Amino acid sequence: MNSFISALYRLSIPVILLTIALILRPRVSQIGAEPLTLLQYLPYVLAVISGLLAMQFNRSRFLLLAVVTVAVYWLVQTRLQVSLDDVGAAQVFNTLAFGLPAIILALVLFDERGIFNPYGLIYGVVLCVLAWAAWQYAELVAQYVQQGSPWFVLWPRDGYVLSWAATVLNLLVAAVALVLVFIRRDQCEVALLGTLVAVWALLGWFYLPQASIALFAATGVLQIVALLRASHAMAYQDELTGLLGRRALNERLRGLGGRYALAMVDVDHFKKVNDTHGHDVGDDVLKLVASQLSRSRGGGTCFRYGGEEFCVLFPRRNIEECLDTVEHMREAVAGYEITLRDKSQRPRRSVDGAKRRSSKPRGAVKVSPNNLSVTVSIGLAEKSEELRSPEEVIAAADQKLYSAKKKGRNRVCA
Ligand SMILES: Nc1nc2c(ncn2[C@@H]2O[C@H](COP(=O)(O)OP(=O)(O)OP(=O)(O)O)[C@@H](O)[C@H]2O)c(=O)[nH]1
Repeated sequence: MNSFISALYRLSIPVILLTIALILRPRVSQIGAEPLTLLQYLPYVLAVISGLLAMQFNRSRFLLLAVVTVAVYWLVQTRLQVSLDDVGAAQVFNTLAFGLPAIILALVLFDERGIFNPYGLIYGVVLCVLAWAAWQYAELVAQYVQQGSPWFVLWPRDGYVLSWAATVLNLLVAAVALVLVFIRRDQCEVALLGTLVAVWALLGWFYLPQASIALFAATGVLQIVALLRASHAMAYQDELTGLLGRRALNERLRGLGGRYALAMVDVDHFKKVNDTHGHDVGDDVLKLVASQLSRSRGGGTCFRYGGEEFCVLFPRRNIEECLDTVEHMREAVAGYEITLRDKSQRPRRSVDGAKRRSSKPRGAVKVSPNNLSVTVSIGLAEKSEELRSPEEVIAAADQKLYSAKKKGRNRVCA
């Protein structure tokens, strides 16, 4: 899936969950005292589930987010059930108003490095320091309010409780998290953004009855869904290229009833790329090949088969119907140049880059001082009377790939 569309899809999950929470909120008050008491425990239960899953998958940011969510919910339930005219309640309110965005920003910026190592501890300590700083800052805020600063007063306008200063901070952190949702493929940014927006909404419209139960239940579900999606991605997606991996291919093939064609794609002389330019450049080349293969329109789904080998699956197609697409893929890879290190050599306009690429002769690995391009060999096979099982089709495509290599590489054999 295109990465922009997949980011929009990821974003749709918190939007749907928070909308449902806000729609269901008025009903929470109607459900009677006893069930309501039980329902108050729901956000705790969800946070415990999310924390346990995070530990199981060794995801420190998710675990810390679950702990922070529980702490915020507990504070709301135990310290903020009184008027904000109370000095103690106002300080807790402002601690949450400034502390939560600061903590979410830190979690957004942290790299995921697992839980059971020094980083897990350092991250935890950083969050504690931020919470303590927010508590101290809330005392300062009380002084600013006494001095009449319009930026820090609560109820800056009718119906909206959060001060403008806290609103701006929330807005900035939400903007950073939103940008990272589009840049990174991780699910955690979406959970962080959703939690930030939920607490922002809660504090902003603080006197809406039962908003905390509804919104915190929604963030609990959001965190669990994001964790499950992250673990699904770990199992099915190749981390380097973002393509689906071999396990996903095998499942897709088993589910295909009718005809299909399959292309095995292998980067030519890839060992030479690694040996000459290093493993990091080799990784960049694999990412580039993956993006060129998956960009091609023609009904194929691209998988990373392993190492420098990819597989493109064309459901409901035969070899003839996908030959042009596969040829296009080969040309797209061969026509693309990676610029190495010296960025001053990059063409200024994309038109110049395209011109430079189209004037380049075809062949295998080409290296100029600053540019590198690679080619791929492709073997094509289709399901038929003779090739019934997926294993047989893959073996036949592999055989054709071998022929393409033997015939000089940078070609398609079917
Ligand atoms: N950078 C990088 N290299 C990888 C990865 N996976 C496999 N490789 C390397 O890919 C190379 C594959 O080389 P070979 O199988 O000898 O084939 P080749 O050099 O591509 O030559 P031909 O296939 O005959 O054209 C090996 O050097 C592997 O170490 C990876 O994820 N990243």
